[in-house]
Amino acid sequence: MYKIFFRLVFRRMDPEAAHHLAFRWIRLAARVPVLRTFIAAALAPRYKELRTEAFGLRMHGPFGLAAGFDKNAVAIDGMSMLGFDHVEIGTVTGEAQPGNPPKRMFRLVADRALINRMGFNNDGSLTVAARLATREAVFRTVVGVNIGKTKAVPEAEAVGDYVKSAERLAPYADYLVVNVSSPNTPGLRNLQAVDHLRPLLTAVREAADRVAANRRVPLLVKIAPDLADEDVDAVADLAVELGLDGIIATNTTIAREGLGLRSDPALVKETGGLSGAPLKARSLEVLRRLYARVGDRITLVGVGGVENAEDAWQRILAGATLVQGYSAFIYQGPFWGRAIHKGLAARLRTSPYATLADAVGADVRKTV
Ligand SMILES: Cc1cc2nc3c(=O)[nH]c(=O)nc-3n(C[C@H](O)[C@H](O)[C@H](O)COP(=O)(O)O)c2cc1C
Repeated sequence: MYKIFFRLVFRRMDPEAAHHLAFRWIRLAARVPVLRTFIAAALAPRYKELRTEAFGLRMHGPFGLAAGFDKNAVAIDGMSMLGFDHVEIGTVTGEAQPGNPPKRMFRLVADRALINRMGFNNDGSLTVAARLATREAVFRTVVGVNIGKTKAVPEAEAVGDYVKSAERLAPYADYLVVNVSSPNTPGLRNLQAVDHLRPLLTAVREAADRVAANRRVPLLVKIAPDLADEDVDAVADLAVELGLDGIIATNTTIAREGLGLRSDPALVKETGGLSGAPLKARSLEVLRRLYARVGDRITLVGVGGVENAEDAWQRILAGATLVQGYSAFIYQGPFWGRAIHKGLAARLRTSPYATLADAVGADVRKTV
């Protein structure tokens, strides 16, 4: 049904306008108690066997919403109502900023993909922190806070900008993510080089410890699929060295591989990060590589091209404790979360593994 609706309504609209409309509906529905209870019961069923623990946090299941959808933390309950077991808000930057001028989001429908160059449009760390501080949560959802650099801040002062966000947001974050992998802020991805990443992660860790006094906020880093394999290894080694809690693999790609011939070449040429189905193979490959390197010492989060329960299961076997998605939600709509959970529970039941945790990394352990 959603597919027909998508074809008749959303597909004819500008992608960002369609996003805002859908987002408004989700927020409205989440505000009406009877409606949200009904929707959550239908779309967010709980499966005992999918209960998950990651970096000390308990969740109903492993599947969550990737960063970028709810940049300003305005729809956490709405997304939880649709079956996402954790919601990563952001990217939030030190200062509020408008992002790149529209048009900045493009659909490659034939490839089940998106290209975006949003450029971290967000309300800024002060406003988002105030919003989180006064939020009255309806559903018990794990909330990750993803932080990035304000565009106007020079690269040399990046650490200070991240620290500002961490100080303001860590008290309200179940986990904190340092995003150094979006392709739409000039120079940002240079921060993935270990020489830059070490002082950045150390400073953010210290900031989080300063402000969240009685609690150690789990700290993760989100990396790009375009890193060379050796650089993936270097980040993995650094994460172990610094005692990081997790790595999220991956963000969008600047490559244009994996696309069929049916998408409009003019759209394919748009500048920005490509997400969705064409990203699947490389994201999975990076995840496997990370797991082979860090094993169970660091929690891995698999994201990029996850479209169905089988994809999510493959991420788990490749080493992911948590799985996230974004682009397929646009194409598959509100029943997507439910389908993933149902399929994952079925997959686990017919697998040789007693628990989901036993399945994490099983494919990689077999080959090393
Ligand atoms: C429109 C759009 C905006 C995004 N914004 C962010 C962001 O602000 N921060 C971030 O870390 N990732 C962002 N992402 C990347 C996603 O979180 C995810 O890593 C990527 O899209 C791959 O997953 P997918 O193939 O399931 O979409 C964005 C993705 C899209 C499509």
